[in-house]
Amino acid sequence: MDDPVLLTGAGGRVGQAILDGIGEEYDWRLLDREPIPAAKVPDRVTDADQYVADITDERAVREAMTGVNAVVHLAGDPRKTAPWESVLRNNIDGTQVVMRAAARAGVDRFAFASSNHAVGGYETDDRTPDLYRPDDDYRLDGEELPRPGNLYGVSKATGEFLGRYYHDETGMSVVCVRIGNLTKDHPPREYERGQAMWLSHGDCAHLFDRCLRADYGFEIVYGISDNDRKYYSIDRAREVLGYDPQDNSANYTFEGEPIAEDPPTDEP
Ligand SMILES: NC(=O)C1=CN([C@@H]2O[C@H](COP(=O)(O)OP(=O)(O)OC[C@H]3O[C@@H](n4cnc5c(N)ncnc54)[C@H](O)[C@@H]3O)[C@@H](O)[C@H]2O)C=CC1
Ligand SMILES: O=C1O[C@H](COP(=O)(O)O)[C@@H](O)[C@H](O)[C@H]1O
Repeated sequence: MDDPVLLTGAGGRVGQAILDGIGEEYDWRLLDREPIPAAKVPDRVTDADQYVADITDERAVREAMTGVNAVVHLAGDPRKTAPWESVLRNNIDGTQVVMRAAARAGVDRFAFASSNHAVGGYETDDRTPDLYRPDDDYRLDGEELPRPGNLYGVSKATGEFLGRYYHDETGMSVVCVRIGNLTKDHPPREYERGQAMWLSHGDCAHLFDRCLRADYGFEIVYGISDNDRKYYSIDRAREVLGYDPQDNSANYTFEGEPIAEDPPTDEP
């Protein structure tokens, strides 16, 4: 892809997982309100392609958006305990600024980092903890209404509605990825819920790569690895985006250690 891809929140955990995996495959334009240390910036990204700006700064976002063909929008407050003032500013207002600028600039594809917390309210007392276990067949598939479990989740559901609106108004392709629990090198340790929604770094980079290449209109998909434990379906991500995850929390112990594969044997 030749046209630049704007990555907001590039210095954070998800941004770094994406750049570690596909940092050499796109002409990135990186935006974060904090300067990104040089070691975290792909070699081919020049200083001119790095923007230190707040996403609520309309002028700065418009400037960063010039000539951009696709956006991966991650910047925001990721805390599930974040107060309303913060999610209102960083997650709702900021997302509206970025989406509007993208729509006005004629961006083709827009991937929005939504969250499992947009649907946390489905984890009711009568469903949990069975929901987190491999033999439970309850699935959310992205067709259900949002049911946030906290104000952070409300802000992510609102970002999805903004995506729906800008898609309908302008035709910009928008995919909202309800990211599970991104953890590097191993699933979250001793945490059933986290292991059911683990997203490995490799699968994260691959998923956003597919968001930048696939053809879609408006989509809500779940961003988790191919875990045996799961209550989010990844069928839609597979069908529409061509997502083909390689990791599974079942390949690790509950404590997060890799389970050794049986060595090959000549015995019949
Ligand atoms: N890490 C995870 O497992 C999950 C993350 N997400 C979402 O993915 C996105 C990225 O999350 P993480 O990388 O984990 O968070 P992070 O806190 O590591 O990274 C967020 C980045 O955005 C920047 N940022 C925050 N507010 C900004 C603003 N107003 N203007 C410009 N830059 C701003 C921060 O400086 C930071 O570098 C967030 O929107 C979060 O809600 C969703 C579900 C799970
Ligand atoms: O949206 C997010 O979700 C993940 C997983 O949630 P948790 O309740 O299992 O911790 C969280 O780690 C991340 O910080 C947040 O942005």
